[in-house]
Amino acid sequence: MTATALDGKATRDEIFSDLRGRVEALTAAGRTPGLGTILVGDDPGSQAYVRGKHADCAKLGIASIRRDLPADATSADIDAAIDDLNADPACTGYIVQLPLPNHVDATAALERIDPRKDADGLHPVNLGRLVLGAPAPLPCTPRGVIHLLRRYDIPLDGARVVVVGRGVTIGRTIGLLLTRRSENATVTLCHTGTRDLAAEVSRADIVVAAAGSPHLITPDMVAPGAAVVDVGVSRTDAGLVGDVHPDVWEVAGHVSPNPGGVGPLTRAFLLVNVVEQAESEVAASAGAPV
Ligand SMILES: Nc1nc2c(c(=O)[nH]1)N[C@@H](CN(C=O)c1ccc(C(=O)N[C@@H](CCC(=O)O)C(=O)O)cc1)CN2
Repeated sequence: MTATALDGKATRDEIFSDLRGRVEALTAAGRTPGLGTILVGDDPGSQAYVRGKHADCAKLGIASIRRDLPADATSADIDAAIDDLNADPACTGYIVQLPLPNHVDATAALERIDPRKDADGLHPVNLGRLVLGAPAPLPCTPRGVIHLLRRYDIPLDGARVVVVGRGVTIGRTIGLLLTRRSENATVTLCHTGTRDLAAEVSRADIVVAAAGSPHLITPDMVAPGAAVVDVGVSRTDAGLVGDVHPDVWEVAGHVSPNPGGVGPLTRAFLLVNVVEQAESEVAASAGAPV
């Protein structure tokens, strides 16, 4: 058996063709959406991700605002860039590219973002709103994973989902989304303290691997026919390596390739969040309920 690929690029293209018309409508209404990024340092991965986000903006007619700071930028420098984007009317929403250098308090940086401009959905106010079930921008990678599973008709209602990894951009947040009534999945969050990872993963209908540990998920762990979403990325001498061993394709029913699976959707949903924010501002200024 060879698994069906969960094709993130084709799914991204569908999302972009929908966004194109929405951006045109916003521009016609005098409200061109704008994405801002704050990048600190010269990590090649982060630089490539930020470049990709601005290339996407150019394709869709979304305005781009970049603030690139050196690796030795102080917290005060980063605060100034955040304050600048909070005040910039051309910037609908923005992100602080993670990870930040070790000398910077990433939580303090995320807390300083105006929650109305939090395109990543990672501000504590927005995470709190998500817990409460109130409208909020949703974190991009979890949103992309759920969209991808739905596009391939993988049932979520009642599904046993095992998430591996507890990072803020996916592991900690995807459970909040998957356990909403609209998704109704049962989620187990595994991490380096999990006693028997193989036993947990083998019970899953859906595995979301987001540990950043090359080939952590091996075929013996995966139930035949399960859907396996490979989110983790490690840069090795052999190039980019995901969390899922290639032999998993022989056991699973669906697998997201890596690259070409979730990554393109992380980028796409960032722009969806920005466009949704611009649309809700237009609706609010027209007096409609948002
Ligand atoms: N503020 C944030 N920082 C980070 C996030 C995030 O969502 N918000 N996520 C990751 C990095 N990331 C976006 O920022 C990201 C990762 C991967 C991709 C992507 O398209 N990957 C491609 C392969 C790209 C390559 O060849 O290098 C793929 O999977 O096909 C986009 C965005 C951490 N930081």
